[in-house]
Amino acid sequence: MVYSFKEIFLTLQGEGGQAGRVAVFARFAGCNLWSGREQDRATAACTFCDTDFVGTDGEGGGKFDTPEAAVAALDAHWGQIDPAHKSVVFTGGEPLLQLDAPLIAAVKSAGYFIAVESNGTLRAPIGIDWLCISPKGENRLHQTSGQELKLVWPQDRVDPAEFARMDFERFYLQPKDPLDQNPAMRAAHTQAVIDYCLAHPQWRMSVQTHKVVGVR
Ligand SMILES: C[S@@+](CC[C@H](N)C(=O)[O-])C[C@H]1O[C@@H](n2cnc3c(N)ncnc32)[C@H](O)[C@@H]1O
Ligand SMILES: Nc1nc2[nH]cc(C(=O)O)c2c(=O)[nH]1
Ligand code: SF4
Ligand SMILES: [Mg+2]
Repeated sequence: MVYSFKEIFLTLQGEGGQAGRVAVFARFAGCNLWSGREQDRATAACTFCDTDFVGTDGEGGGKFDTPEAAVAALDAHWGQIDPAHKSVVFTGGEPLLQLDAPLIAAVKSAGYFIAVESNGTLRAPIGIDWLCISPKGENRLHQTSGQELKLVWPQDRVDPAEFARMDFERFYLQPKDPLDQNPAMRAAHTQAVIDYCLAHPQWRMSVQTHKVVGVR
């Protein structure tokens, strides 16, 4: 397997139950719900993506022929910080198109806590320490267990109650960041999440804190 990464960078996890934690972010290229081209967005299976995951030309991106080569790239970004806290977030694009058992084994033996951000349409391999599933519209979930379910909200034709009995430790609603950055729309989405969480205490609010404070 050749692993294709759009970008690799060190930052603080901005979202969900691990927010605030330092991690190497490894963003795989490609997704099964959108080509990543703006001209395809309106007809895609996922229409509100805030991320460029096309190609391998981002900072730290590239193609890695072996799990060991990919781990070396992660280690280069972790650098000299305390190896006892090594942590990686595999995201994308859709990481479960490429994240396989050999890569998980190599990353684990290098000492990493492994987190994954996935749309849930593909089954996850075993060995992930923190699996975040973020359902997209009416696309059927094939992965219905993990550490957190993080639903971007509001979404057309999606009711959080559909997910509330699945096998996750935490349930989050995250305000949908409007693509046009419209402040009134952003405020409305944020208020919708607040209102839902106030009335449904199983659900917690996830704010994209990296966007608030201006880190990647
Ligand atoms: C870019 S996705 C990549 C991982 C995977 N494909 C997925 O969708 O979960 C990373 C996270 O950003 C969230 N996200 C994407 N676009 C967003 C937006 N406009 N507002 C808020 N969250 C968004 C996704 O739901 C997911 O939790
Ligand atoms: N800081 C930071 N936290 C994140 N959590 C999930 C992200 C993603 O794009 O998957 C993300 C991201 O892009 N940056
Ligand atoms: S599934 Fe994830 S990466 Fe793919 S288009 Fe949607 S938000 Fe973006
Ligand atoms: Mg992001």
